[in-house]
Amino acid sequence: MTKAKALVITGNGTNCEMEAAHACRLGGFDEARIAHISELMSGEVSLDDYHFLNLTGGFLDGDDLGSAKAQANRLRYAAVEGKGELLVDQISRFIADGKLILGVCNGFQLLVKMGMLPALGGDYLKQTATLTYNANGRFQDRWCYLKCDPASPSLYTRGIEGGVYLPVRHGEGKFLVDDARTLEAIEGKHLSCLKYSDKNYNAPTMEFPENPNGSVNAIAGICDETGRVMGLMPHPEAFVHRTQHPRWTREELPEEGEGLIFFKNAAKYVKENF
Ligand SMILES: NC(=O)CC[C@H](N)C(=O)O
Repeated sequence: MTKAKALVITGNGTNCEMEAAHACRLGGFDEARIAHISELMSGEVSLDDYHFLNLTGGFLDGDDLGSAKAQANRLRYAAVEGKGELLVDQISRFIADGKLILGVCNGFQLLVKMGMLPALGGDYLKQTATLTYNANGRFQDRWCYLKCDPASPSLYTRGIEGGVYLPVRHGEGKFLVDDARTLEAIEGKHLSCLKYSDKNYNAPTMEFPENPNGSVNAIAGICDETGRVMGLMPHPEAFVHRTQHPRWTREELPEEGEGLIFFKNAAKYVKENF
């Protein structure tokens, strides 16, 4: 059987690469390699050798120009040394080959600003949405209830009943789209797989603090039409064990944290399809 291989990109200000790699291994990946972005640009590491690309959280380029904006340009226009191709060509090939990309927080901001999400009609290089300053203008560090759309094509959220409880920590998490048609398409195709909600996962909410940033339609995470590319502001890699839960000393909780399902689903998909 193929070895399931995950790649986690670091450098220029990411800060969740260790947790992401750990979550990949716990979720069932045989290998989780942390690579500096310069290793991709120099051609030392190639996306072609991996199945699952993790774009993690952090403060890429110090959030200058807006979170992940500088890295989005870097990834779109940087060449791979000696290979006669752009890094973005490797990324496009990665998607065309049926592989998986998960962007968390700063990684979600990066995917959206590159145009890789929502990628309506399969156009992965056209930006139609953004993530900007939280509605109340403050950095938010709190736990959120996320209602899951069972009709979403996202492979990462398969099997989630109701929703998941995960932490957010961001200053620029407010999801916005360029026009009403984009939002209509996102909702119509069930790409908005996770929404901030009340604690019983009854309904999406625009109320603070349940919705920490004022995202349009309470959107916390979206996927592309294939369900293989997904981004979300909350951090699934930060809740893979019960001791990471804020009330673990006072509540009876299962051993496994609720965020691990994202990585288990990814590993399962890779093992079944490669
Ligand atoms: N945790 C993160 O990845 C934060 C992303 C970004 N720096 C923000 O504050 O919005």
